[in-house]
Formats: sequence, structure tokens, C-alpha cells
Amino acid sequence: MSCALHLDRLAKTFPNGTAALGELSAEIEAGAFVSLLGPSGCGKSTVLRLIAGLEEPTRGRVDWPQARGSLGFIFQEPTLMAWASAAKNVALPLELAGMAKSEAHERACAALDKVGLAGFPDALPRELSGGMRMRVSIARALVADPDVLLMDEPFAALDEFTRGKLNDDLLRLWGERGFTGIFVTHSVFEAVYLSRRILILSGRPGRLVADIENPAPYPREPGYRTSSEFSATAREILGALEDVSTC
Ligand SMILES: Nc1ncnc2c1ncn2[C@@H]1O[C@H](COP(=O)(O)OP(=O)(O)OP(=O)(O)O)[C@@H](O)[C@H]1O
Repeated sequence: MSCALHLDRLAKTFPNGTAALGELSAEIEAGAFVSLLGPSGCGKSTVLRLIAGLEEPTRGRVDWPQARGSLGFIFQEPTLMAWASAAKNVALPLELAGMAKSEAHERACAALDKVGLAGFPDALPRELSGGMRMRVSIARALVADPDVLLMDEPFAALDEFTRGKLNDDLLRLWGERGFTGIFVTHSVFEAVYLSRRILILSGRPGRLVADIENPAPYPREPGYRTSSEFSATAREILGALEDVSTC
């Protein structure tokens, strides 16, 4: 598989002196699903912001060996416009890119359909549950068909049941679209369920301490969560995290 992006000795110290990210090098394959896991404050969100170009690295760089891919970003909060319908929220990135309103609306409705919200294009965010609002946020991130999807703990605020369903929907969309997924989470179990590869960072300033492959094939069914393969990968990650917390 070809390399989508290369994190080349990426480091970030903020102007106030906080060294958030020590030095991170990793090649991310095109079409991979990679999770970043590590203690709170170790620079995981900073890595996503550096990849998105929202922050400049202090040292190192983000290399795009092919062309720089188009990006989608899903944040922990759905960050929807409260006064606008679900369809209007999803259509916004297309309209900002210059697409005609009617076409943007049509595409937004198709994207809502894909995340199980076919009947809700006119609903306002306050009329939707937390899980449904996150689905709108996913539709908005995917509507322009990005090459790389950056996800910053998108399901952390949701209950276990909704989170599990959204994990399955996300994997289905990833299988259909083939984007490169980079996913920040605090949950070892979510990381195992979703990822082909898990990068574990040390405490601040974050450094790569383990790079774990998850060999379980896709599609992953809910039964995978209770399999011995799942437990084996989770154990490997928990071991690496234990080393992080004692170093
Ligand atoms: N703009 C900023 N200015 C100063 N310090 C910052 C800034 N953004 C983040 N930090 C600090 O950098 C460190 C890393 O932050 P970051 O949000 O990347 O960590 P994280 O691993 O995603 O944390 P969490 O898991 O708790 O969300 C933290 O100590 C944070 O306070």
C-alpha cells in the first residue's frame, strides 16, 4: 500500500512553553485506520491539528508523498450551527466551496441518508439526540468525500450502546469510501475494535512508545468484541500503556 502521509520527527512546543509533542515519526498508509492512544495531555489532538495545518510544528514536518489529500475533521463535540437544519449544517462545507445551494442540499441529504438520518434533513440540532447530532457531524465531514478523515475522540461523550453503533457505522463508511482514518481515543477497546494499527504515545511531551498492528480482518462484526483475538490485542495495548504510566 502507498504512504498517504509521513509524520517526520514532528514536535510541538506552544508559545507559553508547554512541550506538547516530543517527537513523532510514523508513516500512515493510504486507506489505513490508525488510532492514537495515550495519557491525557500527551499531544494526541495536537497531532491531528498539525496534520490539518491548524498548527505549525516547532520541528519536523508532515509530508504528503502523493498529493496533499483533502481532509475531513470530526471533533468531540458535534459543533453544529444551532439555528440551521441538519441538511443545512451538512451542506455548509459544499456551499463554502462554491457549490450551488440546490446541489449542495441534494448531496447533504444523500450524506444524511448514509448515516441513518434519511428522515431528518429539516430537524434542528436541539431536536436530535446526542448520537444523532454526532451522525450529522459525520455526514458533514464525509459529504465532500475527503481522502483523510481526522477524528478527535468523536464518541467520548456518548453512551456505550450508541458508541458501539457509531463504531459499526464508521467502519462501514470507511469500507465503502476507502478514506485514511486517523482516530484519537481514550478507549483501548474502541481502538482495538476500529483499528488496523494503534500508535501509543507516552505522557507529555508525547513520544511514540509502541506501534501495534491489529491483524483481525475486516469487516469486524460485533462478535469480534468478545473474541480471543480481540482480548489478545487489548492485552498487548494495556501492557504498553502500563509501561507508559510507570516511565
Ligand atoms: N494552544 C495551546 N497553547 C498552549 N498549550 C496548549 C495549547 N493546546 C494544547 N496545549 C497543551 O498541550 C498539551 C497537549 O494537548 P493535547 O490537547 O494535544 O493533548 P491530548 O493528548 O489530546 O489530551 P486529551 O487526551 O486530554 O484530550 C496539553 O498540556 C495542553 O494543555
